[in-house]
Amino acid sequence: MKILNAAQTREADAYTIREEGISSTDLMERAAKAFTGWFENKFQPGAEVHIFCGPGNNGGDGLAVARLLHERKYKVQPYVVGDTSRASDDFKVNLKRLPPELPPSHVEQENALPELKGDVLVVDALFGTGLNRPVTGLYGQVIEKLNSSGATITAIDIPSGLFSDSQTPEEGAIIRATYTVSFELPKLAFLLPQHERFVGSWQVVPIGLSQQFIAKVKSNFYCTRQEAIQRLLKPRKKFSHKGTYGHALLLCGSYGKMGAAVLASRACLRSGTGLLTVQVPQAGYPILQTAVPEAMTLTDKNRKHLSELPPELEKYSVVGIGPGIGTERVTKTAIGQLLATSSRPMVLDADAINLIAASEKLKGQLYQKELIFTPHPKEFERLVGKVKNDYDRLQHLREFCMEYGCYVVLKGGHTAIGTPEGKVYFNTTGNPGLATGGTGDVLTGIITALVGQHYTLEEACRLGVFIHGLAADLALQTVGEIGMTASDVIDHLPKAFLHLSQPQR
Ligand SMILES: NC(=O)C1=CN([C@@H]2O[C@H](COP(=O)(O)OP(=O)(O)OC[C@H]3O[C@@H](n4cnc5c(N)ncnc54)[C@H](OP(=O)(O)O)[C@@H]3O)[C@@H](O)[C@H]2O)[C@@H](O)CC1
Ligand SMILES: Nc1ncnc2c1ncn2[C@@H]1O[C@H](COP(=O)(O)OP(=O)(O)O)[C@@H](O)[C@H]1O
Ligand SMILES: [K+]
Repeated sequence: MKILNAAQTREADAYTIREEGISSTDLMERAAKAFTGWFENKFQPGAEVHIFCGPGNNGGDGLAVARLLHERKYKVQPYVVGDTSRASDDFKVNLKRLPPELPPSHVEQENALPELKGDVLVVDALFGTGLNRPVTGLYGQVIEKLNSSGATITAIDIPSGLFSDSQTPEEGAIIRATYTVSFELPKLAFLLPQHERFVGSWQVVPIGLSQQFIAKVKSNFYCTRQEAIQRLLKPRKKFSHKGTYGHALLLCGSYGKMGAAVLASRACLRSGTGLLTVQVPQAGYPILQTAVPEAMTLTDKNRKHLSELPPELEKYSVVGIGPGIGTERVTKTAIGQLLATSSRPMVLDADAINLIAASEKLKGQLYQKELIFTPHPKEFERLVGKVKNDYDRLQHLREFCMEYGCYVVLKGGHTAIGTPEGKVYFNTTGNPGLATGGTGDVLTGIITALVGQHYTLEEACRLGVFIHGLAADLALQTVGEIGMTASDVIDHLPKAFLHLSQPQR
């Protein structure tokens, strides 16, 4: 699913109106109906709903929603905020359509606002994608008052005051919504952690914007949908054998962190690898052989840390390195040798990333290779330097991927996958149960297995991140978020692959 910026969203509205012969008022009615449908599923009729409308089409949506919710027996009070003498045409149409028994309150100064109790519902229709400067003055005061009321706020299209695709200036007031119901496509702002407290839980409802326009408009940002991932999944062939599905090599673990090697190995095996060899420091031999009998285990000459590469590196189809390896000098040397000698695709995680980040020499060895990095935000900052905010982080992500021609899986609540072309795919599965040690090691195992099975690097990243989150979502049903461990995620990988390979009802 493509993510459009504010200007493109306005163009999509205008194109739909022009090419599909629908009036802008009718498109607004569709939007209002879609919002109302969501609202009815969430809140019971009879509830007290205060709807705050600004001067543009977002306010127009609010007025149409007021009428529709009134018809559906909610106790509605619409408010028209500020000077609406230059209000948009569709705002005016919808103001006129309010029935006589639903007169709007005009709010021209802050003290005209009623004291709202915490148990009422608020609909925020002050500003949408037409916001063109930070919100201050009367609108800012109204936003602050609504935020401090304790009411449950549902934002139409986007929380008012939040810029949809760039950093909102400090001085601007922003609605802190519990729910945001947006039209047709998610906004970039929703996917960034810094906006969680404004956006709350978000949902997209379709309003029939032109798919033709959406298909041809250019964007660097995408949200991954399950249908797209299902198309990537390759069924196993009847006469295939273990050689068909790659021989993965994992270089993981150190004294005290052998669990990372076990987790990555088990996840790799649960993600369909044909064969798996794991090289661990000597101290890890009995652990690996006992915990993961399906894997072949090689031992390093060093007892506690990785210090060398296995022989015949080229016989492996992919190398995954990093989980639990530590940052010893001998390990850094081994990574240098790996980058210098292996022509195989590599998945680099955790301390492999930290070691590379700290060495200009190793960074110089990253060019013209098939590489996937899987950093969490701290590891990413070690690679690229301190970032100013979430938009700056995305810009660094794109630049790093384009510079080195590599893929970066920037992990988080909506993991962002950067590609060498400068595209970014946001993942949509997963839950906070994943915020626990070892789940990143699991992801490394999954992606390594997929690359070994000849998925392209881009496919392996997108499918791997999606299935990792899906396994956690399935685990949710039995273990919940708080009790979830990395092992639970591994245990639910088979179900997640099954779920993806079956047609959805
Ligand atoms: N037919 C369609 O297109 C559809 C559109 N839809 C809906 O329309 C929304 C977009 O509507 P929109 O483009 O009218 O912009 P909107 O966000 O309401 O605000 C613009 C107004 O605000 C003003 N203003 C801006 N910033 C300000 C500030 N900081 N402080 C104070 N004022 C400020 C600006 O005035 P000015 O810049 O002239 O001062 C102007 O009057 C979209 O999010 C969706 O909800 C859906 O119904 C689907 C069909
Ligand atoms: N709040 C969250 N919602 C969804 N996924 C999350 C959340 N927090 C963490 N994750 C996921 O959990 C994994 C954590 O990886 P990482 O930080 O490397 O853990 P570790 O190093 O302990 O294995 C990543 O895949 C990340 O996307
Ligand atoms: K809004």
